[in-house]
Amino acid sequence: MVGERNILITEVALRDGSHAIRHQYTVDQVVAVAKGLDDANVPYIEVSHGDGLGGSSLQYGLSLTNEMELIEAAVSTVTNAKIAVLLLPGIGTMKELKQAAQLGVKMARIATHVTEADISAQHIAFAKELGLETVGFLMMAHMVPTEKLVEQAKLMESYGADVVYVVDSAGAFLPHEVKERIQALKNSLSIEIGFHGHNNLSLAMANTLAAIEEGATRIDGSIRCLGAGAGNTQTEVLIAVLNRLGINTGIDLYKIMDVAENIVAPILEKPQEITKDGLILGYAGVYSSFLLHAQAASKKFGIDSRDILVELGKRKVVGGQEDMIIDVAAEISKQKQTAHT
Ligand SMILES: CC[C@H](O)CC(=O)C(=O)O
Ligand SMILES: [Mn+2]
Repeated sequence: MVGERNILITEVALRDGSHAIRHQYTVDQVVAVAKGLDDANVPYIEVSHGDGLGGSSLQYGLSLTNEMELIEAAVSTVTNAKIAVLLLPGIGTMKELKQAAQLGVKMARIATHVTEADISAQHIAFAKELGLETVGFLMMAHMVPTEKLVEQAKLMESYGADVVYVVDSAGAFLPHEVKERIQALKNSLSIEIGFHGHNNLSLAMANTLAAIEEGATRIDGSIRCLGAGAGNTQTEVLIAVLNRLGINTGIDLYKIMDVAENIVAPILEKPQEITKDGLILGYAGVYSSFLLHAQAASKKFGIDSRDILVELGKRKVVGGQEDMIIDVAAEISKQKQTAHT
């Protein structure tokens, strides 16, 4: 590594990217990606089911491989990188967090809906007790005004979080909105601030740069964009852009480009792109991980997935309400049938 890192990147293709491949990672794939990222000097690599520890279920999608096997494989592959896990209280449990720590995980990211930071208190405290670097991850941050976000971030700080992230789960933020939020958090908190973007409105890079400009020092990226919805801020592109800006991530650009091209691209079922559904997620402010479920429901009920996603946006559904997707699809289908009789 050359010099001090200005920004610490957490690579999420082996966690958020799991949504995009319906949680079908194999041990060999995880080993190959983790090795490539470690060689490129990526500091943090997140490995878990897309919905975090314990996410493998009928509701969220069954994993092909037990996530503990994937975590163990990643930990034993890397030499310098730290392996991180995501945990949503209520989906994952302290037991799984402890198991992950025993396997050698070094960072825990405790994720809650942006208005529910209070449910993270015990999990943040427990992660700290386990000796883990601990991140509070405020999802669907676009749904609340800045003051509310600051209030919730302060709660996470008071529970002991080392970092708090603004998470644009729906890829709905515009750059000036990100700026306002990061600026307010910088003024109110003493811990580091992070940003996790989604590309549904093609703004993940712009939003990430806006966050960095306002002082965010922890940034998520996903190689080849691999993530829920239209995916995340593309790591290898971000490294190139930050190099041009003279911001040091410590990551080797050519090596990470090669991982993207030679290791991650062949894993993709199809290239990560902004489809009409991805675009609607950002436009309507719906959780990015709802995309594949909405597409499945659209096929099952023979209706347009955009109708489902727009209705979910109107109802302000949040993570954990995946069962609403089927309910909404069934309702729309019934309304359509009634209209035709
Ligand atoms: C369901 C967990 C979710 O995918 C976490 C995340 O990355 C986000 O909210 O963007
Ligand atoms: Mn995400």
